[in-house]
Amino acid sequence: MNDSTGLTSAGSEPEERVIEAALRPRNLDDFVGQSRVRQQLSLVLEAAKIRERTADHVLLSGPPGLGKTTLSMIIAAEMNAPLRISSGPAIQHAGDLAAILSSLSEGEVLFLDEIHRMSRPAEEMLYMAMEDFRVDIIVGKGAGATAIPLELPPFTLVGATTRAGLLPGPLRDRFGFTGHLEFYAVKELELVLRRSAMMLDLSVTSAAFTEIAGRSRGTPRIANRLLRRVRDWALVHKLEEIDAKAAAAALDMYEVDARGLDRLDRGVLEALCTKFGGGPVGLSTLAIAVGEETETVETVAEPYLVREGLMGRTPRGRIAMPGAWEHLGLAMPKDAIFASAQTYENDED
Ligand SMILES: Nc1ncnc2c1ncn2[C@@H]1O[C@H](COP(=O)(O)OP(=O)(O)OP(=O)(O)O)[C@@H](O)[C@H]1O
Ligand SMILES: [Mg+2]
Repeated sequence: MNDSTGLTSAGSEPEERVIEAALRPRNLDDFVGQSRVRQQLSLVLEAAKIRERTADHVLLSGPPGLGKTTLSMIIAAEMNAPLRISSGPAIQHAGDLAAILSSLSEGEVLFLDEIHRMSRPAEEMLYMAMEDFRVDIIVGKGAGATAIPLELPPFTLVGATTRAGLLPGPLRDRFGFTGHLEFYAVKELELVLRRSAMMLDLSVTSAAFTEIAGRSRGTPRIANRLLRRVRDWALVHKLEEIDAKAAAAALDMYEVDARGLDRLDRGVLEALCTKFGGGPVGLSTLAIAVGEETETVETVAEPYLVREGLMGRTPRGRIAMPGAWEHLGLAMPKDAIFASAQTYENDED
C-alpha cells in the first residue's frame, strides 16, 4: 500500500505510468481546463495546418502532473506528426542531441521533458537547430577539429519545464509560444475524474466526484490516483456504486483530508499551531518537531500549505495563518502572531 505522502505527491511513480498512459486525453477537445492555453495552442496548430508548415516551437511550463506530457502528445496527434520523446537529463553531450536531431523526419514533433536540465553545449546546439534548422557537427579534436554543417528537416520542438525561471533567456526566446499551465479548479477536476471513471468502468455519483476533486490539490494526476484508491476501497467493501460517503471514508482511511492535506502536511500545521503558538518558527526547528528532514518539509509539505493560505513565510520564520487553526478545528490563541501583529509579509527565501 502507498503511504499517504506518496498518494498526494504530484510526481509519478514508475508503475503508475502505464495506467496514466491509458487515461491520457488524446485530443485538445478531451483535454479538460486550461482554456486559455488550449485556445492559444489550438490557434497555433490551426494556422500551421493552413500554411502547410510545421508548427512553431512550443514551451509548456507548470508544476508536475498538470498535463505537459499529455499536451505534447496531443500536439503531435493534432498535427498528424510522429512524436519523439527525450529529456534534458538524457542529453548530457551535444552529440546526444545531434544524434536525435539528425534522425528526425520532416514535421516530426520532438518533446524534450525537463528541458531546463540539458547541458550547456547541448543547449547551444539547440538554439541553432530551433532557429535555422541546422547544426554544426564537430569532427575531430583540438586544432584538427572541423565543423560540418548539417541541414535538418523542419520540426516542432515542444519543451516542458517545471521551472520556467531556470531557462536561459536565449532559449526561452526561441519558442514561438509559451503555455503556462495553472492548477485546476475543483469543477475541472470533477470532469477529469468523470472521464477517468468512465474509462475504468466505475459507477460514481456526482457528489463523490466533488469529494475526490476537492482533495486532489488542483492536480489531475493526484485526482486520478485518488480515484483508483477509492475504487480499491469500493471493491473490497463490495459497493456497486461509489457515493460521497464512500469516497470520503476511503480517503480518510488513506489519510488524505477534505482539503487534500496528508499526514505530513497536517503534522507540520499541528506542530506549528500547538507547539509554537503559530510561530514564527524556523523551518529546521519545525522539521525536528515533526521528525522529518528539513528538505522534506520545505519541498513536500510547505508549497501546498503556503498555496492554500494555511502557512506563511516571514523573515523571522514560518507562521500559521488563521485558516490553519480553523482547518485543524482549534481556537487561535489571542497572542498568535497573525492575530497580534502586522509583520506578515510574503517572504521569498
Ligand atoms: N487537462 C487534463 N485533462 C484530463 N486529464 C489530464 C489533464 N491533464 C493531466 N491529465 C492526466 O494527469 C496525468 C498526468 O499528466 P501529465 O503526465 O501530462 O503531467 P505532466 O505535466 O507531464 O507532469 P510531470 O511534470 O510530472 O511530467 C495523466 O495521466 C493525464 O491523463
Ligand atoms: Mg511529464
